[in-house]
Formats: sequence, C-alpha cells, structure tokens
Amino acid sequence: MSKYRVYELAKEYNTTSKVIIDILGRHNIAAKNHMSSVEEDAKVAIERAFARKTGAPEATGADRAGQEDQPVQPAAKLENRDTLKSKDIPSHTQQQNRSNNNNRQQQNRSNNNNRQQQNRFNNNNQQQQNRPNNNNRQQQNRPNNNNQQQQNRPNNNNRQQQNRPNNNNQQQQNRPNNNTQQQRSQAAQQSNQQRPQSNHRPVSMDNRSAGQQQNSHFSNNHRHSANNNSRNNGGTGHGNKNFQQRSNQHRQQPGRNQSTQPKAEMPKPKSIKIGESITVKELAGKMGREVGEVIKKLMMLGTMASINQEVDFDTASILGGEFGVDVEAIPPEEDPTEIPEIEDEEKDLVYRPPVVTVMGHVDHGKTSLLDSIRQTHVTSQEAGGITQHIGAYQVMCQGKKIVFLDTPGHEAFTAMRARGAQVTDIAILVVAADDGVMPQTIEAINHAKSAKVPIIVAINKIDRPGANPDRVKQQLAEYQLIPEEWGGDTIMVPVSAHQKTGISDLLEMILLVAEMLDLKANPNRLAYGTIIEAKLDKGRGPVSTVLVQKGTLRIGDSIIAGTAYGKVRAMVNDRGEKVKKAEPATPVEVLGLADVPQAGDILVAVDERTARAVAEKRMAKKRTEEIKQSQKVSLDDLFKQIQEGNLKDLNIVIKADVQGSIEALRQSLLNIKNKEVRVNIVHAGVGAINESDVMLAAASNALIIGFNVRPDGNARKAADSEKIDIRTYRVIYDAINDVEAAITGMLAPEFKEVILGRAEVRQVISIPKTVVAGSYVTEGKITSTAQVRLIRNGIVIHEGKLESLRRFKDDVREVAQGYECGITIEKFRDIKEGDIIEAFTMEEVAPRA
Ligand SMILES: Nc1nc2c(ncn2[C@@H]2O[C@H](COP(=O)(O)OP(=O)(O)OP(=O)(O)O)[C@@H](O)[C@H]2O)c(=O)[nH]1
Repeated sequence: MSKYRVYELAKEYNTTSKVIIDILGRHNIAAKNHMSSVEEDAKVAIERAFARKTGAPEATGADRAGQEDQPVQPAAKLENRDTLKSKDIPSHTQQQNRSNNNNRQQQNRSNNNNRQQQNRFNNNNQQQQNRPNNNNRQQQNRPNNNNQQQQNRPNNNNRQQQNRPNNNNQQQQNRPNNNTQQQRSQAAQQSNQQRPQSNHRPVSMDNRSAGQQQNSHFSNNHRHSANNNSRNNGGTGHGNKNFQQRSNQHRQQPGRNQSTQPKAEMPKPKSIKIGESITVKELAGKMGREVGEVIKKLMMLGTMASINQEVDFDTASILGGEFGVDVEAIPPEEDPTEIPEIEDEEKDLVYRPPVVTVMGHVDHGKTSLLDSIRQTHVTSQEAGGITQHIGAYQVMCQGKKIVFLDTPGHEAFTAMRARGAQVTDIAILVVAADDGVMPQTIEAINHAKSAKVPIIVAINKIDRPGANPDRVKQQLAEYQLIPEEWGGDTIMVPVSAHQKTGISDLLEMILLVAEMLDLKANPNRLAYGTIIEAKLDKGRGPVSTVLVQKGTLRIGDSIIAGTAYGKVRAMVNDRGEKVKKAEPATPVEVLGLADVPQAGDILVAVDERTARAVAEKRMAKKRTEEIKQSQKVSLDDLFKQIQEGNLKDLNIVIKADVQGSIEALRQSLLNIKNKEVRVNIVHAGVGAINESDVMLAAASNALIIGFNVRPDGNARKAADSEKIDIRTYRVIYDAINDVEAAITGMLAPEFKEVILGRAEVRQVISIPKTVVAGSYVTEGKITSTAQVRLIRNGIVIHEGKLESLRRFKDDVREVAQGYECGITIEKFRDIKEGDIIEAFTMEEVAPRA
C-alpha cells in the first residue's frame, strides 16, 4: 500500500502540513508532524476534504488553484485558512503557471475577491467601531489570527496577503504614484530586503484605518477598488480611477510584467538541502524568496522571527512546503569527537543476558538483596569462587545468565542515564514489606518509568513480624504498578534477603521479563560498552569496570572511553579471573586506559589512530567547554579583589587520588558560604596534577588543589611560569580550612613548603633491616635533613622523614642533580622502581597582615 508523507500531501494540495494534519485528525488518522507517513485512506480523506471544499468531485491541481479564490466558508475554517494561505503564497505551482493564475485571478477577482473584501471590510468597519468585539469575530473567522496580541498586526497581514496576487499586479501599475508611500511603509516594515511590492503595503493600523474608512462609503465593487487605491495611495481615495487603471492594466498584464520586472527573478529551486537549523535570511536565499516573504509566512504560522533568527529543520520544511519547495536534511556533519556507531544486522544478533539494577527506599534492603543473590547464585565451584567487587556481577539461573549492577539506588542509575548511557534492561524495585512505599520508592518508580525500563517489585523483609505485602501492593497500585493477580501487569515477588527466600523466584521472573524484551546483541564485532566504575589503582594505574553491551572486547583491542584511550592490557571478570575476551552483557575490569574515564562514559574498540585522535579532540573540546564555563578571576590579588568586591568567583581545579575524595572535596568546597565569593569548580579529575590542569587553571585563573596527588615535572614548570598556585593536601579538612581562610582574607600559613628536589628510584635493594632506593637525582637536590614524599604514578604513597642518604657507602649531607645516591626512608619499605622521591622542607613565613 502506498505511503504518503504529510508534507507531500500538503504540497500536492498546495496547503500546509498543519492543515493536512488537522483534516486527518478529523478523520481519526494520526499524523504527528509533517514527516509522519500516512496510508492511502489518509490521501482519500484529504482528497475528499478538498473536493468537498471546492465542490468538485475530484480536485485537480489546476482546479484547486482556481478554486482557492473561492470565498471563505465559515463552516470549513481550516480548509479556508489553507485556501487563504495557498492564495497568499506565490507557490511553486503558481510561479510556473503564473499567466494562467493571473488570468484566473482576474476572472475571479470581480466576483470572489469583492465578496471577500466585502466581508472583510464589514469586519474592519466593525473593528473600528468596536474593536474588542471585533477581535473575537476575527478569531472566529480567521483561525490564522493567533497573533492578535501584536496589535492585530498579523490580521492585517493576513488581509494584505489575501490580496497579494491582485495587489502585485496593481502595485506594479501604480508604482510611480506609490514611491512616497512605499518608502514610508518600508520604514514600518521590519526588513528592507522585502520586495518593493511587499513594502508598499502598509502594515500600520493608521493606514489600514484610512483605507477602511474610505472603503465603507463605497459599494462592494467600489470598496474593492477603493481598498486597493487606499493601499496604494496611502488611503487618499480616488478609488474609481484606480479601479479603471487596474482593469486596463490587467488586460495589458503579460507584456507589462515583462517590461516592468524590477529585477531578475531569483532562481526558485524545487528542493533545497539544509542542516539542523538555518537563519531566516539563508533559508530565503536558498528558496529564492525575499526575506520579507519568509518572515511573513512565519508570522502567519504564529512565529515572529527576525532576519538573522535561526529556524529549526521542522519549521524550515513547513515553510518550504508553503513555498512549494522540498526541504531535505543534510546529514549532520560528522562530529570529530564522536565515533560512528556500527549498525548491526538482524541476522547477526543473538540472545544476551539482561542487565538489572536494584532500586528502592533507603534501608529497604537493596544491598542485602544483592548480597543474597550473589551468595546464592554465583557458582562457587568455578575457579576462585570468591566474587570481586567490580561494580557488576553475573549470576546463573536455570542455566541462563543475569547481570546485576552492583551500585544500588536510582541516583547512580540516573547519573549514568544523564551521561547518555542506558545499560539497565530491568529495574528491581525493593520495597520493605513492613515499611511500604516511601519517598525514594516513588522516586525510583519515576526514574525507571522515565527511562522506560520495566519494573519488577521485590517485596522484601517478608520475614519481619509487621510485614504486610498486600498493603505494599495497594500502595504501589496508586503509582500504576498493579500486581498480576489483581489484573495488572507488574510482577511482584515476596522475598527475604535475610532468609534468602524467594530469590530464585525473583530471578526466574527476571528471565521471564528478559525473554519478553527479546534482548539481543551481535557478539562478532568490535566492542561497545559502558564504564560502570573507574578508579586509579595505586599499583595497576587506571582501572575501569566495563559492561560490554555489543561485540566482544579482547586483550590488545585499542579502546577509547570519554577522553581516555589505550589498549586492553588485561581483563578480570567478576570472580577475579583473568579473561581474554568479554562478550555482550559481561562486566569486566579493564586495564590499559591511559586515564581514568568517568562512570557512564561509552567505551568503544576502534583502531589505535582513531582512538588517539578522537580522545585528543574530546580533550580539547572538554577544555574549551570548561574554560567557557568558568568566569575569570585573578589569582594573584585574590584577597585584594575580594576586599574590593571585584572577585565574585574563586575558581578551583581539583585533582585527587580517587573519585571519592574528589566528591568529598567538591561538596565541602561548594558548601563554603561566603557573601562575596562563590566557589566554582572548574575541573575535577583523578590522577596527578599535569600540565593541562595548569593550563586550564591559567586560562580560567583557577587555584589547583591536589589531594594525595602531586604535580608532575611539567606541571610544576608550567605552574611556575604561569604563576599558578598549586596547593596539595593529605587531609581534606586542611584543604577546606585553607580555602575558607583564603576567601575571608585570613589565610596566613605559618609554614610554607619548599621543594628541594626530586630523585627517581632506579633500583630497589632490600637488606634485612631496610629497603634502599638506588636513585638518580633528576631535579634540584636531596638533602639528608629533608622531609620526603614517595610518589607513584603521581599519587603520594607516603610522606615522612629521610633516614639516610648515601653516595656509594658514605653518608652524605646532600646529593645534587645528575648524581646517583642511595636513599632510605624512615619506617617505610614499600619502594618500587620508577617511584619518585621528592625532598622538601617547611619554611616559616611571616603571617599575612
Ligand atoms: N528482617 C530482615 N531484615 C532485612 C532484610 N533485608 C535487609 N534487612 C535489613 O535492613 C537493613 C537495611 O538493609 P540494606 O540492605 O542495607 O538496605 P539498603 O536499601 O541497601 O540501604 P541503603 O544502602 O542505606 O539504601 C539492614 O539492617 C538489613 O539487615 C530482610 O529480608 N529481612
């Protein structure tokens, strides 16, 4: 059966998509927008509607064009509105058949237009006398007049535009007389780019009134001409003369049109291509129309837009339809920060296990339920047997796998969704049978519903004395979760996480729902997954838990997740086993990313070059966005600026060893209440303070706070040259205190840390009592009295006193850059090759005034 797009029908019937949608609506045929496809029956309905309107059994394009000059019938508002519009617009078809149309217009004018205008001027006269009532009348008669609040201007426009085809002719005839009026009107028009003939039409109420007043004294025919006359002459009268002129000129029209053509017609394409949005000016240019025409059409559609205003694709295609131009979408330019998704073919898809998230009110037993599922259904005979906490785990039920996300609660679920990652297939709503539906239960329901994730209710704690599952069901029914036994479609399973009862039933139900969801994925392609958790492990570097969703992730694959990229070095599953590949719906810990991605980032396996290039572009984009967001403040005279009231924001870059510390710091810093200054976290990330952090801080005049992390060499150099204040802490409380003091202008550190130098551990020698770090001084010097900190991958592992400093077998007081030495640290043995030993002293500084 043929399918038609709404806009195609609109074009065919020389009307707007809106009108088509309205007509279809009356025939109970659903069509959402101009792109909706409809069946043959819709076309028949439209055909009938137009045939009825025009009184012809079947309205052909040519008939319609002529018949659209028929008077407005109040009984068919929308169709009439359409008629008015089609007539207003010198449409594509009209352009082609201009001479035909003109003839028709001329023939019809004396009958139809006069009638139309008679009606109109009656209205107008009434409007003058009794404007408020008249507005109502206008509304009744003109569904198009939505913009009446704009001093009735759109009505005026509609009226003007109704007559446009006629006026065009007349405008050209009368042009010499019209110059003054034209210029005056031009000033009133919003765009100088409008056609002269458009410009000359008055938009002001004054002009219109003048014309109307004149017109009211004439007979119908005279009214008609007087109206045109008043328009052309600024309402000065002499209608009869003009009427005659016009009649003569109509006769001469074809020749005149050629000779008085003011400028070469712009090419009017049948179809144009645009992107997601386009300015009114560009759109008009592409369609070969005057900007004024387009703006007017927009006004008629109820949108006030200026020449440089952007319209979206939908609006542009509706407008295109109005002008008889097909508007096609240019596929969006490839975003260099995006990796195009691989489209899987149906035949390649195979069953995959469901991914489940547990939600519910605090203390209703989410964690206990997850624990008991894990304890009862993770096969202990498999190697290891002990489950690892990696953020997600698989259980077996009836020989089928189910994946549970380990972070209970809807907040994490929604945080991920906010990052564009939807990993959950089924939500388990835990409701304590003794407590019933609570605020967070409702939140969880709403979060699951908004993600369109099916809900299975686990009524927990049924072992409790006060347990009342029926009451829970009743309460849930209020939120449209009706249990199956009451005729609803929500599965509710009574469970006890403590006694481990009902767990198997719950899992069976999950499998049942999963079966209905028909979850499938293609395992034979490059991997696509979501980062569930990520951290910087002191020993292993960045570690990310990935839930593979499509394809298979293998050791050696080049991967990218957010701004981090790398190669899969090793993978560990939820039972702590090393694996070589991970198929769809498998959670694995992945080692090999160079940075710590964020939970919710999409991980994709791509070729190495793409991974690196895209990651770099994402990084640059992120920085630009971060800089854009931050407001500039000067760090140097922070206190002075606060005192002078110039400083409104204190920008801070946070770097820490783990995500948890970042969150704690961020929250505490944001909670610092001060009337004058607002703390603004420009960037926060896990890992050592690097050069790009310093550059960001420089660009946004931010202070860098490092918690348990240190700046690397390049970062320190950059910070020196950019004069960026890097403050590092090992106690969160100290960081908060310092910032608080800085904001209140009270920061008066008694001691300041002075870094003496750094040495790299090249060899570790274990002797019975201690561990000697065979090191090479890379910067500054190391002194025997200095304090030291041991840094591994930018993270401070230990801070303490230097125990001994030796060159060969001799104790020395200091070793300078470029020399080797042996260092031991007091009460510390965990030294590894590649570690950095930083020597520093604390110097007393004068308190700030
Ligand atoms: N009697 C009984 N107690 C339970 C059951 N399930 C959980 N509890 C208890 O309820 C309390 C809360 O359980 P959790 O599993 O921590 O609840 P939660 O929903 O994860 O809580 P939050 O993580 O704080 O949101 C604990 O004291 C559990 O021992 C159950 O089936 N029966």
